[in-house]
Amino acid sequence: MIRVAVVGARGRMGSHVVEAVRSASDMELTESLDAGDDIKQISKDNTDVVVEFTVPAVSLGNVLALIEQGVDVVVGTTGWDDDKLEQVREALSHAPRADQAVFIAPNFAISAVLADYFAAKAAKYFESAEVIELHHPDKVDAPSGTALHTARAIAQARQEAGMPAMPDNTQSDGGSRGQVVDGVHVHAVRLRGLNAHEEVLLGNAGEQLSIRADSFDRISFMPGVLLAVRTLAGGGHAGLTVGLDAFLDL
Ligand SMILES: NC(=O)c1ccc[n+]([C@@H]2O[C@H](COP(=O)([O-])OP(=O)(O)OC[C@H]3O[C@@H](n4cnc5c(N)ncnc54)[C@H](O)[C@@H]3O)[C@@H](O)[C@H]2O)c1
Ligand SMILES: O=C(O)C1=N[C@H](C(=O)O)CCC1
Repeated sequence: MIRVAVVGARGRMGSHVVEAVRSASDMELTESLDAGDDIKQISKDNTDVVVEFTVPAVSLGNVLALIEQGVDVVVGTTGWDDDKLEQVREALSHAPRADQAVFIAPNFAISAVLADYFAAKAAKYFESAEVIELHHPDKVDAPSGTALHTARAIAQARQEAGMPAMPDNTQSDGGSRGQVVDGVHVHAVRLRGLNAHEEVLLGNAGEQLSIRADSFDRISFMPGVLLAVRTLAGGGHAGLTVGLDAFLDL
């Protein structure tokens, strides 16, 4: 039985994870913590894997504290940059267990993971590429972690292919061209009625490829979360792993 704790348990995602763990025949829910709770209630004596869905401002601190507690961590909270990831790697290098694992994914839905993969594969064949992410208006961060991850993957593919900068003759931009992430324009839509959606537009003269992923319900993220919990519990993934594609045979 995999002993699972949830941090951010009262949140939109955390509450779904609590239900998913309770419904999993191979898992036992140990701790359900939220803001104000002492994260050190979680330890290797009562928990094997922690699932963390909180807010970008606190996730690094939670992960570092959990590493000290000797447990593996599956992280869904977004807002990660290279410096924060390096702090996690450094903490893992002197963690209580040599086989301790942290897994971070900007998106646990298979539709989004595949859209990301397809966009990276397509990128070198198109002169232009832009990313549009569309989410519920309760989301605190923009652009989404998924869109940042997709834009970076597109940029890396273009760089590896030796491609020039994308054509753009914009002379005056009041902000409508979105955020530029490694040379890729990213646009964020917030709209009541939406959940989580992403569209990648890739263009050449006379043609366009559109790659779209839609998460209509947060249930779409749960198979990926449970896959990550089971994968870490099975061992063999010591250190930091980023992206659910690492656990899929893409
Ligand atoms: N990776 C994915 O597939 C995926 C999917 C959906 C959301 N997300 C990300 O997950 C995060 C949470 O999203 P949400 O919609 O559940 O947000 P939410 O605001 O509904 O939930 C966040 C929860 O964290 C709690 N919290 C805040 N500070 C805390 C702390 N110090 N310790 C413990 N709990 C604390 C809040 O009280 C709240 O219950 C966001 O970063 C979002 O982008 C990722
Ligand atoms: O609802 C959210 O918030 C989501 N956050 C993630 C992101 O920022 O990419 C994943 C999609 C949903």
